[in-house]
Amino acid sequence: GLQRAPCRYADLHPLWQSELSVSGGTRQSPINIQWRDSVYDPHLKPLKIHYDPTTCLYIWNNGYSFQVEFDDSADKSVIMGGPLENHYRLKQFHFHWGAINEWGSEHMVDSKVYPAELHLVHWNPVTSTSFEEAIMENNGLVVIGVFLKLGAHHAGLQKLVDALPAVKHKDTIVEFDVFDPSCLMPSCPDYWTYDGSLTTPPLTESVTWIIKKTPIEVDQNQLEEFRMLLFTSAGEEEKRMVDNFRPLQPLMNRTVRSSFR
Ligand SMILES: NS(=O)(=O)c1ccc(C(=O)N2CCCN(Cc3ccccc3)CC2)cc1
Ligand SMILES: [Zn+2]
Repeated sequence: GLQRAPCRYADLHPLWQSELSVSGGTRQSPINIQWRDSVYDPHLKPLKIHYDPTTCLYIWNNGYSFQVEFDDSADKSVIMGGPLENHYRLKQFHFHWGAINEWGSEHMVDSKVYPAELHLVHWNPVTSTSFEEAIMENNGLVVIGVFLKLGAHHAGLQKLVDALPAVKHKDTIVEFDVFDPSCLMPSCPDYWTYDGSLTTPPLTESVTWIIKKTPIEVDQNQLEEFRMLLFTSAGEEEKRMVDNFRPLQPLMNRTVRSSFR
């Protein structure tokens, strides 16, 4: 199949000049999920998701993705169940994508790459007092990964896409009042889960990953709108925001569990 895009962080984005991998990291992300090596765990519960659309605050371009931030001052938008011992609060969601449809996702399934990947980022309010603190905690974070594939127009995503021209440049922000990210979830409950890390600096090994098996479908125009964003601030030489994914990391001594046979 197609070779994966060369990792272009180094020449595209200062954040990645170092592409520092946590020295001696043993649980880095993303990984290639080999379906046959994953182990069905009958003790995994269904994931329970309760997002309150009014906790949605704003969208902004942070210079490596566009991100939708949520009010995480109370247990209003939470997930629980699945592999989790308690509830986690939604803090933000963002995407990773490629310059063309042949690559873009961070995780892979049996070496299959998707054109984009959604990350819904949650933190543990039981063991941490803030998101920033949870980033440094072992299993302080839970990130749900959802693959995007080219297909039908996604009506729920379109509300987000319509706001992107307002956050074209790095460090621009636009109010985004009511949005329910549940509309971006596939209806299929199946997922894989493994212990990993942030895929951007500080790359801390604090993430329980939950990767949904079934992708959601978005259309070509919607993907192309992602690719109109810029890594660069207004007034700088324009650099299109594309290929903002981290290269695959070694599985090392980890087992990926599946919630399905
Ligand atoms: N792709 S992901 O693994 O799902 C993911 C999840 C959460 C975050 C995230 O919100 N933060 C905290 C704040 C911002 N920092 C910026 C920064 C911090 C230190 C040195 C360089 C850059 C990034 C990490 C990033 C990526
Ligand atoms: Zn991410």
